[in-house]
Amino acid sequence: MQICVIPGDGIGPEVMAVATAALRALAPDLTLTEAEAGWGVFQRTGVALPAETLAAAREATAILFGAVASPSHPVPGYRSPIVELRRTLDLYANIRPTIGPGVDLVVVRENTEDLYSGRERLEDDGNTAIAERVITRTASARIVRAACELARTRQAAGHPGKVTIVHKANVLRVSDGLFRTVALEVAADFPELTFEERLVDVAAMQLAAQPQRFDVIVTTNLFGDILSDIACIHGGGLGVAASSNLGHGRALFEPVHGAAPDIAGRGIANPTAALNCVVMLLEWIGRPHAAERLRRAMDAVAAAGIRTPDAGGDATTREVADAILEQLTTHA
Ligand SMILES: NC(=O)C1=CN([C@@H]2O[C@H](COP(=O)(O)OP(=O)(O)OC[C@H]3O[C@@H](n4cnc5c(N)ncnc54)[C@H](O)[C@@H]3O)[C@@H](O)[C@H]2O)C=CC1
Ligand SMILES: O=C(O)CCCC(=O)C(=O)O
Repeated sequence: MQICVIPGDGIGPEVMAVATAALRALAPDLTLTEAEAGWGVFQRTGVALPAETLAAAREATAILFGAVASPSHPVPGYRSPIVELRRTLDLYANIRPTIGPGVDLVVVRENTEDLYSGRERLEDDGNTAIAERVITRTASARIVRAACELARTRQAAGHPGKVTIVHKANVLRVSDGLFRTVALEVAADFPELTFEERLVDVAAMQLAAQPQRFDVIVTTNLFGDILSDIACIHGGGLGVAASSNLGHGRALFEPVHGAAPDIAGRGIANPTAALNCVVMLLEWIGRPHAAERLRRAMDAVAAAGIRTPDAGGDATTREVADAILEQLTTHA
């Protein structure tokens, strides 16, 4: 089985080095191939997502993605490679779980459209910027269905079976109006679940203040991007949060965090989010025992106080990685 590893920029390669070492230790039979994407390769070659990378991603059963450092200003020819990968491979369901004290929730984020469709332009001699927000019935229905199926699976494991549909249909009456209508239609197919609606602003407030109210949240792309960063506060922060991007028998696993230019190159990035991606990947390829071994190793190392600064410790990425790898070799 082939796994495509895309380290990317900034701390991406730092945390992916730890993730691949753990994956090699836990599943030595897997074939890991490495591919480039991001700002670094764009600066060298003028292409942010090279054709070879896309081909390697297509060939692989699963993809591990680090992070890329996309600029915050328009650069001709540059498009975010992660947004491109999600769309091109039709990885339509972005699953972002948070587990913390009293909190166990999942943000299910639509991953292929909304304001991430790349339809932006300048008009009026550059004085008016327009971004098109695309919401389709098909994409809305499949993401809500994915959220409901997840809520049902979680319900069987003792969770409340509650889906919160988050939108802003009171203002975005046409686009989020369609998302809401379709969501309520799909909800009717899941009588065993309970549903509630929240406008995104109040959802953000409640997610910050009362995260234990939520089980599964389903929403559009940009809202999901923002809400999942809020949610991850309750699970140890960006250094910990991992996500899966699922679609059509293929999956891409990535930390929720970005390239973290403020700490890149200092050797203090928290590899936990990347390692949680490995846990998710192992579970997804049907190796729960290996996933559990990694989870236990990470818990033991954190409990021993070997943590990076963002998690309240003073260890380096390398020290955390070495301690986890040692746990893996001593506890089969
Ligand atoms: N999926 C991706 O590839 C993503 C890429 N980005 C890109 O990353 C760049 C930086 O974006 P930011 O807004 O700064 O978000 P960021 O997630 O890279 O960093 C936000 C803050 O969290 C900290 N942080 C993040 N991950 C950490 C880790 N593993 N260990 C310790 N501290 C960590 C950073 O040091 C920073 O203070 C931008 O170019 C952005 O476009 C941002 C989010 C996702
Ligand atoms: O920086 C980039 O290229 C994309 C960052 C987008 C993002 O945060 C997400 O969609 O999860």
